[in-house]
This record gives sequence, C-alpha cells and structure tokens, in this order.
Amino acid sequence: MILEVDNIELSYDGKLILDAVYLKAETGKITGILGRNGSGKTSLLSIIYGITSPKYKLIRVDGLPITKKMYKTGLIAYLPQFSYLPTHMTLKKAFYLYEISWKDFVAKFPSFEALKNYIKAEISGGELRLVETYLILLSEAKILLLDEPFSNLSPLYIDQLKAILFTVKKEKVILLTDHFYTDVLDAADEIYLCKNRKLKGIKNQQELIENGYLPLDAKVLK
Ligand SMILES: Nc1ncnc2c1ncn2[C@@H]1O[C@H](COP(=O)(O)OP(=O)(O)OP(=O)(O)O)[C@@H](O)[C@H]1O
Repeated sequence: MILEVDNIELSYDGKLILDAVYLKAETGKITGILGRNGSGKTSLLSIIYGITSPKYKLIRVDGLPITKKMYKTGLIAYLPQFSYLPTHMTLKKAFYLYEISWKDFVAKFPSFEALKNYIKAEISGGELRLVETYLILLSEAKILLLDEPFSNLSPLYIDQLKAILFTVKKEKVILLTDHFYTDVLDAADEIYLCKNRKLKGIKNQQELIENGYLPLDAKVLK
C-alpha cells in the first residue's frame, strides 16, 4: 500500500503552518518525520487522520484519492501524543475491547501480568505509553500514524518496541514522529524533516545538522 499526501496547506489564525507539503509512505518501510518543536508534525498527522481540516489537502492510497476523512475509512489508526484509553478501564479489558491478545503482550512484557486489573491512573506514564502504542501497532489498520511513540519509554522498552515495529512494517504503512532522533534514524527507512512549513527528504544525519535540526556537535551514528 502507498499513502501519498499532497499539497497540504494549513494556517492557524492567519499564520501559515504547512505549505505545499508532499509526503509518501509505503508498506514495508517506516517513514520518520523529524522537526523542531512547533514545526507542524502533529498538525500534519492530524490532517492525515482527518481531525484537523486544512485549507488544501490531497490524500491518495494506492493512487486513488480519499475524499472522506481517513479515520472513517477503517484503514488507519492514530497514536496521539496524549493518552487515549478511557479512565476507568483496566488494562486487560482494554486488550479485550481492542481484540488484541493479552497473553501475547504479557509474553513479551512479563512485568505487566501483575498490572492486568489496574486502570491507567495506577500505572506509570511509560507503562501506559507502551500499552497504548502496542494496541495501535497490533490493530487491524493498514496505515499507522504514531506521534511520539518512544517518548516516556526506557531504553529497553524502546528496543522492544522497535523490534515490534520491524515486524509490523512488513504489512503496514508506518508514519512516525519523535524527538528521540537516534531511535527515529535507527528505525526509519525514509526520513523527512519538517522545516519552514515544508517537508524535505533527508538522506543522512549530516543533512539534519546542515538543516539546523541537530547541533553541529551531534553524536554521529553509525
Ligand atoms: N489548535 C491550534 N490553534 C492554533 N495554533 C495551533 C493549534 N495547534 C497547533 N498550533 C500551532 O501550530 C504550530 C505547529 O504545531 P504542531 O503541534 O503541529 O507542532 P509539532 O511539530 O508537532 O511540535 P512538537 O514537536 O512540539 O510537538 C505551532 O506553532 C502551534 O502553536
């Protein structure tokens, strides 16, 4: 599957946030978006999902224009920056309702077995983020939008999450953004930088330095 987003123009209160944005993401690849705070990454994901209405947008899936809001197509799932699980739902119930195997999850993350009857106020921010990200990754949707999936997670959980991403990407379009740029660079097959209201394709870390996203002395990754 190929997702293309074209000609996006978004303004808030007369201020242009995104202009003539083009992006392509496809099954088998993780597409990462980097960019400074306030550059428009979350706005772009919410436009694709269909909950923000820009002045212009064209969305195509496998070359065909999508005219209704993407979230109504059943094709897409969105991990927002904020927590989305209902306040009083236990973890096990959430897995049941999302039709995701609790057993498989606990096999990967055994410490969660003790948390199965906890609600979100009773687990840590990172534990909650991991659960919510996992539920989106394992959903039926063929297009996944992930807004800061690595935030709040400790390094071992990030590694485990990346392993799941590498498996899931074989059958899904994955578009993600995060400020953990080393993890984005490690996980992503294609990178865009959101800068000056546009998206720019990026080939390597050096280009992130040249474009003023990373400091000149940023640790060079292999
Ligand atoms: N609902 C809104 N009303 C007015 N301005 C908004 C609204 N949402 C976002 N903005 C502005 O649009 C710009 C882009 O915001 P956005 O959240 O998309 O950035 P971002 O790249 O995701 O930032 P961050 O990395 O900090 O999450 C910011 O200047 C922000 O203040």
